[in-house]
This record gives sequence, C-alpha cells and structure tokens, in this order.
Amino acid sequence: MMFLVCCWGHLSSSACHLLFNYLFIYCLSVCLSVLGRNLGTVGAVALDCCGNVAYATSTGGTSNKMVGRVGDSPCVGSGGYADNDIGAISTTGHGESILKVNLARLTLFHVEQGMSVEEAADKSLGYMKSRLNGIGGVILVSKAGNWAVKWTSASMPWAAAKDGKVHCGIDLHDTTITNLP
Ligand SMILES: NC(=O)C[C@H](N)C(=O)O
Repeated sequence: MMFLVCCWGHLSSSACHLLFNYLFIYCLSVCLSVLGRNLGTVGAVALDCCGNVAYATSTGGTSNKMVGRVGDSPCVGSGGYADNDIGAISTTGHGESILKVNLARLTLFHVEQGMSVEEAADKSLGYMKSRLNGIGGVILVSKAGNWAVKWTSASMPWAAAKDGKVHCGIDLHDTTITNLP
C-alpha cells in the first residue's frame, strides 16, 4: 500500500485548474499504484487555496478475490469522500469492513461534529476494529488544512506536503520532515 497526502496552497481558482487538480491526483495515484510492485492501493487527498477539496483512491483489490468482486475503493463514502464544507479522505484496508461502516463518510462525520482530524480517524478506525475486527488506514485533510494519517494495519507508507515541508513515514513514530525542493 502506498498513500500520499497533498495540501496545495498555491493553486489558482479557475475551474480549469480545479479539473486539473482532480485529474492530477487521480493520475498520480494510478501511477504510484502501478509503479508499486504489489499493485496495491494508493490514495490522495488535496485542498487548494480556494477551499476546494478532492480525493482519489485506486486499488488492485485483495489477494485471491472472487471474480467480479467490487471492493470499497470505487464506492463513495467507503473508499473516499470529499465535501468542501468538511474535508477530503481516502481509505485503504479490508474492503468488506470498510463498506460496512462507510469508513470515509463516518470519519468525516466525526470531523463535522467537531473532532480533530486525528481524533476522528482514531475513532472510526477503532470502531471498525472493535465491531468487525477490520483493519485499515485513512488519510484526510479538513477544510481548514489540518491533515492526519492513521492506520491499524502493521504499517502504511505515506507522505504529506504543506507550507514548503514534506512529511513522510511508514511505521508508527518514524515521521521524517524535509523542505520541499
Ligand atoms: N488494500 C486495499 O486497500 C484493498 C481494498 N480496500 C479492497 O478491499 O479492495
């Protein structure tokens, strides 16, 4: 699995640029997915300077999946969600569990109710674990530009760009911060 979070503060407001942003993060997520050797899941969320948010989630699904299985990734509310009044989120993990709890919308619901992005991610992932023993991970950014990356799986490669800094990590407590080139 590979995850990317972007908070872009320098993008213009035109509809053309907004469309470009959506296409860019979608293409980026697909490219990262294909470049990864295991053809795993990749997601992206973005916030532009006008308050527009977007998400993309791409996946190869799960190992030995049934022919015709539709997982959580293409389902809005489970594999991801974006609402300019709240924020954007992309999810990964056990698709059947994610679908049952609507992990993306559930997490943004908690943000909508006043929780921080970290608290909201912990609460919804904790709920999925306790209710269904389902593991997963989320990346999210709020409309205010606060972002969080949380997972209950063993590890999850991720990166975030904001205010000229790149934050990245794989395992818990191993975050590295460098300047954007
Ligand atoms: N690794 C994943 O995110 C798999 C995906 N959620 C699925 O179940 O299809």
